[in-house]
Amino acid sequence: MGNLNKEIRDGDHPDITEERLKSTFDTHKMAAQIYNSQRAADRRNEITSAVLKIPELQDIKPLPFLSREEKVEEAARKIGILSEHLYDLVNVNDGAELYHLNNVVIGGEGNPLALHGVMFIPVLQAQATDEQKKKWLYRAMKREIIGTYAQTEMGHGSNLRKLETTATYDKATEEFVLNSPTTTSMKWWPGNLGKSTNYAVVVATLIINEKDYGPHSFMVQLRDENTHKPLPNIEVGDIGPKMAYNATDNGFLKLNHLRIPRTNMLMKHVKVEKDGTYIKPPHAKMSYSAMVHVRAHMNNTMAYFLASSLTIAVRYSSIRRQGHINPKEPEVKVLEYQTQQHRLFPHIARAYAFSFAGAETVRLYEKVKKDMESGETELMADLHALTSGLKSVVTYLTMQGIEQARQSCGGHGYSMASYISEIYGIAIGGCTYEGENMVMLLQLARYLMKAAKAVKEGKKVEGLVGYLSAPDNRHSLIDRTPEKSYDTYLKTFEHIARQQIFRAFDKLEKMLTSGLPHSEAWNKCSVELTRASRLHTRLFIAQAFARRVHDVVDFHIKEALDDLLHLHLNYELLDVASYALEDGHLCGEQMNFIRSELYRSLGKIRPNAVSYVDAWELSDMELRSVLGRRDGHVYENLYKWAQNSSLNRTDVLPVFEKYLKPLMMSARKNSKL
Ligand SMILES: CCC/C=C/C(=O)SCCNC(=O)CCNC(=O)[C@H](O)C(C)(C)COP(=O)([O-])OP(=O)([O-])OC[C@H]1O[C@@H](n2cnc3c(N)ncnc32)[C@H](O)[C@@H]1OP(=O)([O-])[O-]
Ligand SMILES: Cc1cc2nc3c(=O)[nH]c(=O)nc-3n(C[C@H](O)[C@H](O)[C@H](O)COP(=O)(O)OP(=O)(O)OC[C@H]3O[C@@H](n4cnc5c(N)ncnc54)[C@H](O)[C@@H]3O)c2cc1C
Repeated sequence: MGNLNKEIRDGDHPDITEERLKSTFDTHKMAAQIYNSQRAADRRNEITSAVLKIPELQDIKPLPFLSREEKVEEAARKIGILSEHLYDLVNVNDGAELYHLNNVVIGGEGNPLALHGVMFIPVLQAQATDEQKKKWLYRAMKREIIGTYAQTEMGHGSNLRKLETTATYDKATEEFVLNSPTTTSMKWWPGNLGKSTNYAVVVATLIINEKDYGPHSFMVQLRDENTHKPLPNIEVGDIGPKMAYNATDNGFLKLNHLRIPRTNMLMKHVKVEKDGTYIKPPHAKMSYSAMVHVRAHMNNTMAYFLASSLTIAVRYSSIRRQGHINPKEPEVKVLEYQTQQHRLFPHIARAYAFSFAGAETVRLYEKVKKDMESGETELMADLHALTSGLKSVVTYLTMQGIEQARQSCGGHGYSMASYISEIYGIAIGGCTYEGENMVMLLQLARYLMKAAKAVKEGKKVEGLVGYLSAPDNRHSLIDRTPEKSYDTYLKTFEHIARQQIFRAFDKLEKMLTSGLPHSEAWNKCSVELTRASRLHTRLFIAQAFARRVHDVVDFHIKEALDDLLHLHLNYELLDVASYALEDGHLCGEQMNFIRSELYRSLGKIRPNAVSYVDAWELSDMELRSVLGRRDGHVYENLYKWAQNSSLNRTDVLPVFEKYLKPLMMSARKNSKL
């Protein structure tokens, strides 16, 4: 039998090989759990190997040494080369393969086609009529045109009903007049809008006969297809550098009474007839489908960002030696410190949990998408609630995990050689885009409050909120959990979420009964409401993790996942335990039990730590991190990496003659006086 950890190679750093030899499970079989099938895990590795054979697809130099212009150019260069090889490298109809190819070749900092694939094509698929698809979708898929999704404005992103860009129907000419009447009405933020795209789906407030029908989607050609010059009545450009994601040209757009044909409104579900008659969609929020599409996939992207930073941190922690546990023995790997394990391992468990919750979410999304094609909208509210909660909780916890990974690498974590700060910058955009986190938690809270009301009225609720009408134990039985049975843990999470949901509900009801208008009462309860949403979502994540472990057949994989799940449940429960202590559901003794289980878990995870991150099978090319190198040879490569610094091109910089020398000379002169 070969090595269980598939990353072992001759010549690797002995400290990292020692870790890999301890693996109790086959890392490639674990990859099949993470990527949802053995075939998908195989394909990832095949794609990476194929890419490595194409010299033009390699980074010209480490990305942190490129200027913004160079980053934009480098991403575009690779997109060009990729298009020559695309059909050989991936199945272009497989989103996961395309995503992986992008991560390996280009990375997370963006590219000219980022929004084209993530939102422009999905919005056309969901909202364009067959005729419109013929006109734009097929051209977009062949990349004859490049598009984006332009919704957010300088003044409004969260509150879509107040978008200032208007699309006023002119019955006489059968056209819409698109207009940005104010500075704040300019589209501001859409990815690739600035310089790359020549088309956009623009979301604007529809006005017919002076009546406001709310946000609707319109296809707008922005630039000439040959010269790429902006068309008349259109001002468009880049919004400038950002915290990260700087290979992407997030842009602005001002439309000056631009006329487009009536048939440029996306009309699969909603219609404006020639005479201006408005025909409602089967569900008022069908036009929000592009956002739901991205939210549904964000768990997996966040899991990927988190796993990338943890791969870097855990590998590095296995070769970094500093300090002693036993003074008579050599310096230890920093991974031996309990604090280091506590800092990293719970986030490894979260990355797995997000991936499993992500798989369930994508399944529900695919079902709803199919239903919507035939006008069936029953599950849209469930999907909206689930994705709103998950996108908020998962992005926030990912942000925490990446920052812990960075700090766990000490000083070198702060260097761009770790690449963790870039991953952090890219990932935390997710706390804001596709719905600011608080705003989305409050969307889920609406759904939870409706469910709580139904339960209070004696009705039975089912599905994601079914636990609200299920029987509850006054006291947790957590310390009486048989080994590998997590029901009592999940029941405790249910109790905590249920209590908080009803606490928020009762507070809201009390304020409403006292005569406060709903919106004011809602605002005064909103911190409690967001807490309820978070707890409900964290329960779902824990349940999804437990469901996956339950379904795994392979004994060794199940055992390894079981250890992670055990850690997850104890860590997460400690994080939210104050809610259960408040009403005596948990007692001090049980808290001690949870803590001791957590520490026991850290010890159990320790021998497999490197294998858990290796199982994500992230190649050196996609990690772009000196600290996270598969072979563990960090130090000599850190030195090589620094040679890329343009400051090292000469021994003496011009600033010496210009500023430093005069400064020192004058200081010396003064001290002689
Ligand atoms: C790579 C990165 C790329 C990034 C791209 C971007 O960022 S692109 C830009 C991303 N930008 C953003 O993400 C902007 C974030 N903002 C928004 O999405 C919306 O403004 C909103 C959802 C916050 C409110 O919308 P609103 O004022 O129209 O609605 P309301 O609050 O009055 O609720 C009325 C009812 O509608 C329901 N409902 C709502 N949505 C959905 C849905 N999708 N499905 C089903 N249902 C939905 C809701 O639950 C409620 O039901 P209830 O309780 O009455 O039964
Ligand atoms: C990297 C990145 C990429 C993006 N890409 C795109 C894109 O491709 N296309 C596009 O159209 N847009 C894009 N956006 C814009 C993004 O979708 C919006 O910025 C986002 O939806 C948040 O809206 P906002 O900026 O108006 O925030 P605001 O709503 O102004 O939020 C500011 C604060 O107000 C609070 N707040 C607002 N409303 C409420 C409320 N009702 N209750 C309680 N608190 C509230 C928020 O919680 C937040 O704390 C992108 C943004 C980023 C950062």
